Amino acid sequence: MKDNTILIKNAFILDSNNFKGKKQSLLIKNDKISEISSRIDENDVDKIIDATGKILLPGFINTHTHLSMTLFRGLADDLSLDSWLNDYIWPMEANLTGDYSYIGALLGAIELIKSGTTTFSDMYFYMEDVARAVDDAGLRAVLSYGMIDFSDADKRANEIKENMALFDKCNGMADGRIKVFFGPHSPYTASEELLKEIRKLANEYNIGIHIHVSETQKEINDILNEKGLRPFEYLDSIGFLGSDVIAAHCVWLSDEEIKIIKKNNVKVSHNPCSNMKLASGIAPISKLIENDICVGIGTDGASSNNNLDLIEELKTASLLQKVATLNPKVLTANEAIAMGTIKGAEVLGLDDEIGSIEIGKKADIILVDTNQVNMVPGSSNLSSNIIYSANGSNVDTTICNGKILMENKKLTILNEEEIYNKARQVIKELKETI
Ligand SMILES: O=c1[nH]cnc2c1ncn2[C@@H]1O[C@H](CO)[C@@H](O)[C@H]1O
Ligand SMILES: [Zn+2]
Repeated sequence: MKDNTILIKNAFILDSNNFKGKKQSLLIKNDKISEISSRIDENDVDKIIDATGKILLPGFINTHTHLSMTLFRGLADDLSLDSWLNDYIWPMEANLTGDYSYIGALLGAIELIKSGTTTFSDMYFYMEDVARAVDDAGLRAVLSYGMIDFSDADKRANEIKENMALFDKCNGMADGRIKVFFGPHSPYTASEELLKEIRKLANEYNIGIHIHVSETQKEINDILNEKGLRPFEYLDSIGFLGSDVIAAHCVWLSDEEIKIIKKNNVKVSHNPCSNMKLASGIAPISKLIENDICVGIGTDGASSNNNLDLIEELKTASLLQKVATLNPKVLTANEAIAMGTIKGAEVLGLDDEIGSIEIGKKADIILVDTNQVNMVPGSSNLSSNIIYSANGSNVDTTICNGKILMENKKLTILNEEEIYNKARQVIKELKETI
């Protein structure tokens, strides 16, 4: 079969290897980046995109979200995590169905594509339906089933069965764009037995693990009361931690726990908007980076954020570290670009495939338009333009796995109107069930 080629002409290419942003052209052959140079032969290419005046970046990587929860946007605001989950979200989720989860994931997928995210790491329910949405939308994803057993042995067996079934069915699906992880929800909802069993299976089948850890002070106190240890001390003591663990949040960490994270090479997903909105606290991200711990960015679900705009999330992350440490030099725009791209890829164990603009890597690419008012006149520092001036709506082209998902702000695959209408209908039905 003939190769499918796309030439992106005259873009300012920005990634963690090249913050200066050289003006170059890039050739995509099928699903990969095949050439980067100042002149590429235009003959015989299937499509040419003129990227003059545009910044080309790797697609952003959202390391922690619950995509189907986009349905619950604006449903329960101004609450603590505890009340938000127990009084609003869990009762609503009790009536979720696969179709609802699918529609929510499609709605979230539209928002990801429009704001320049090409890969996301998800933990939720009805994950086969989420996988279907990922396949339809053309995105890349790491999917985990959120296992909660509350120490019930029957429930535990079922939850493990569910996540393993997801692995068997969906790992490698959508032309390899889907990878399946385990998703024990947290140390306060998953029992010690479940966590130990997951560690065993993760080793046996080489499956990564995605978990919420150390999000609120309440969690720290509850685990201290129950186990006599802080969450990371406890997880370390049962042999759960490893370089294959994505720990979402990591807000409340002692110095000892930072050493534990480092020792085990645990990957951290930082979710500043959710942590601020639920008043959970400020994660010590600049300290983690100083200690050479791998930190990616995440939005958490759209119900605790309330959007999925990673550019906005990266700006928030940067500003929050500056104000928390009273040091404007921490989490610079360059570090934020890395956090949103290559570090995110490392968090997901996908850094051989994505996260930078290099020949041989997957063609997960976005273009950001600089000819919009909030980008004019713009800095010579491209990272500054992206992190401090831009937001997701400046993204005008999104490509994943060599396939154009949005061009000149127009979606090419998903039908916006239809999905918006379905989402409105679904949330109406769900509200009627409680
Ligand atoms: O910030 C959070 N902390 C803890 N749980 C959360 C958060 N956001 C969403 N969920 C919940 O995690 C489960 C996913 O499997 C869902 O119940 C979702 O509502
Ligand atoms: Zn979460």
